[in-house]
Amino acid sequence: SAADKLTPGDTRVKYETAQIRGKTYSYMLGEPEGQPKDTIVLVHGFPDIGFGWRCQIPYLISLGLRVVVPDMLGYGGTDAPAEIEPYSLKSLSDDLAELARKFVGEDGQIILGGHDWGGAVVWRLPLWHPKLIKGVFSVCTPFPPPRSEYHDLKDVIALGILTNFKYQLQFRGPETEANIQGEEKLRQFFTCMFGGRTSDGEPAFDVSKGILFDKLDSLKPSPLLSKEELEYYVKKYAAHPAPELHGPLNWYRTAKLNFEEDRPLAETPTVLEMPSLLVTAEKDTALPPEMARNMDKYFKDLTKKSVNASHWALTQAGPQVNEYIGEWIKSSVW
Ligand SMILES: O=C(NCCCc1ccccc1)N[C@H]1CC[C@H](OCc2c(F)cccc2F)CC1
Repeated sequence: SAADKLTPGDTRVKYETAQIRGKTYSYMLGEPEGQPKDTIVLVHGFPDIGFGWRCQIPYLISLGLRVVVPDMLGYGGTDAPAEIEPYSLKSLSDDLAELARKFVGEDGQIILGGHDWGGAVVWRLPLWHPKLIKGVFSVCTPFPPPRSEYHDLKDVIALGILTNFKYQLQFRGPETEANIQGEEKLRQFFTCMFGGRTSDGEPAFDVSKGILFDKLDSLKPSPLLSKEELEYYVKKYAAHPAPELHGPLNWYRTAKLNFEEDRPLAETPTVLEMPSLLVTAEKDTALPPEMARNMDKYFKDLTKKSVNASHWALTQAGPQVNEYIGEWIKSSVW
């Protein structure tokens, strides 16, 4: 049932690794009874791991899908190169295309889903590998149209635009990975990012400020993570050498690279032909639903839904998210 979710180390999925374009990727593999109807690849965001899709995996297997859920570059059991280039949206798309083809072959297709930064990846991958994608969906993240001019985020925010992205100026800088090292700080970091508050109800993360590091050691547990789930996240991140967040935060250092790689895409009108689904989260402070208001012109077949949840909609509104994905697969993809 949709309310069913994977537990840490759950034996309903296999834990595999693959060599992908010179990097070791670790992924969960869920196989349905009998011949899979399709293969679906799920792409997590920041700060997450494949386990972030725990509420969706059992449900998608029950639809007869083979489910492939990688720890993305920099995360969990996957390599975390120190340089920035491997984290560009095009490089990540090429990694995922190679991983997908291990299951569906050179001429096969996958259904592709992403959340958060994974949503930014899934909106670019079909532009680089259109034949591979049978259907694509994103939870929270709208389609970022390729731009023909580069504007640094700092300048955009100084104009009072995209102030909901201001935390990214902190994340792309040195202080976050410098301040969050070791298991105890990682524990406080996840509690903070997953909505934990101090005893007087104050959050320690605000999209228009960033992480308030001095509040981290006075947070109460986040209602969104059980103790076991929190410890699983901590152990997965602690497996990387300090600074454990360097790889994950490199995703925030790729804006110029992504702009350069997007250039050829910006020269021609971009239209995604395959069935597409966007599920927005009404209380997502980083990615509010209105960011998707101009999206339709880039799609031939776009379905838009919304859930009453925070950024962590995959777990907070698991059954509703699953219903929208299932409905969309049955009506638009199949
Ligand atoms: O930073 C992210 N997640 C961490 C914060 C999670 C959180 C939010 C709220 C409360 C607690 C925790 N996500 C990124 C994902 C990629 C996005 O950039 C690409 C992009 C554009 F630049 C413009 C338009 C759409 C578009 F997708 C920028 C946000």
